[in-house]
Amino acid sequence: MDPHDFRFSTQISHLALDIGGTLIKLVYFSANGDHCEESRDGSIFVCSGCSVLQGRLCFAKFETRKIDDCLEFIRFNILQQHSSVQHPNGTARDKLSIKATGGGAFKFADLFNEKFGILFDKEDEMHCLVGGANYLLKTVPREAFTYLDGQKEFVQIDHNDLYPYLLVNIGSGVSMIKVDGDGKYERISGTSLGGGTFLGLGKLLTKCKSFDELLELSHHGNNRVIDMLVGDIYGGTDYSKIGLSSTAIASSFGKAISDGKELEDYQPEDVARSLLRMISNNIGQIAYLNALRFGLKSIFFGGFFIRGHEYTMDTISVAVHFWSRGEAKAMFLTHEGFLGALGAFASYKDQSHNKDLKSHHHTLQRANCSGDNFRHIPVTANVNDGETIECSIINRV
Ligand SMILES: Nc1ncnc2c1ncn2[C@@H]1O[C@H](COP(=O)(O)OP(=O)(O)O)[C@@H](O)[C@H]1O
Ligand SMILES: CC(C)(COP(=O)(O)O)[C@@H](O)C(=O)NCCC(=O)O
Repeated sequence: MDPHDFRFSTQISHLALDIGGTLIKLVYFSANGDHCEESRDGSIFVCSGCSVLQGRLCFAKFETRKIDDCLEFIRFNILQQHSSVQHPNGTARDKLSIKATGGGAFKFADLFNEKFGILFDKEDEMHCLVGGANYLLKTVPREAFTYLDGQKEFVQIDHNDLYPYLLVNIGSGVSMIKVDGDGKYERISGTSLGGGTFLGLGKLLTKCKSFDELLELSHHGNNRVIDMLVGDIYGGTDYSKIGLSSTAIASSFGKAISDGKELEDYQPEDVARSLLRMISNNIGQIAYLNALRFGLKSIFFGGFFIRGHEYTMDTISVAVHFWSRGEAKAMFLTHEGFLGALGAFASYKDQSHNKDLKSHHHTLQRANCSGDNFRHIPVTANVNDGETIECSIINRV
């Protein structure tokens, strides 16, 4: 097969990549093979001569440092599949264009061109994050939720009262974006203390090898062993005059100053817990301060740092609740890590004007496959890393 002549069938017709500092996220459209002239539920306006391609958005992720696994996944599961399946009506196949965003869209553009003869159609990262968040909030039911005191509650999004909101994307670093509408946004802040900091420091301090291992460790730890609490300073009592309870953290990792202990004397679980709390708390606080700056009541948190982890979400929620005195709400997204990739995907619509993306509803399938599992298995497109989203693509002719 000529690597410079990749083509695709109707099975997987669109692919978007978000190549970040730590992870590569993929979103691709897998058609069911059903074409219809009008939508099932009438929710899509279909013009004459249009056809609706039914299918699902599928998700996968890989570590950026293992980009070869991602390339193999694309070769086995997307490109090879495309080239081996005949278009049902025998017409010429279209050439695959890949939407790409994130820093890696620049850094790895040559690699993709050399390997596959594919030129990235590059999209701006902030634009994609906003596009992805707006797409999810406006079209996917049960996407946003709050998490406080162990209670997850889905949020009903009022389309007329969505904007403005603050989008906090916690990837390797953190971006904070004020969103005023479709394509209307401003990056108002950021911090370099993000998911990369948690993972990097965590690896150094606990010797654990992966994010999942670090997260699992943190689950079993007790941050009070290392964090200096208000009570440690105030002889066990609250500092009620300024609203600090004795159990509030006065200084993250502060006990290590005077404990006379070496790193080895601490349990890695406790270190991981303190670290997770420190990063989450700090982001929650900075997010709230930025929401305050612009009078924003809704704060949506995305990015793969969150990973649906209860303690992370709880800590962020408590920070937002504490600092806003209950005025602002932290909300999370089911497809948290795929905002950029989804936004890049949605930009097919922005540019071509002959394809439109609408989601009917999302399925509840969750297949737990990481890039590592895919490596030598030519899987079909119904294996996903996140929840699939059932959707249609309208082809206007
Ligand atoms: N499987 C994983 N491997 C590495 N980091 C992970 C993983 N899952 C979650 N993370 C966390 O998510 C962060 C990356 O989030 P992401 O939104 O993908 O950002 P980026 O676009 O910078 O790669 C990591 O820094 C880490 O804290
Ligand atoms: C540079 C980035 C936009 C890259 O995005 P990422 O790969 O971290 O998702 C992000 O890391 C960031 O916003 N860092 C914070 C930089 C700052 O505002 O201090």
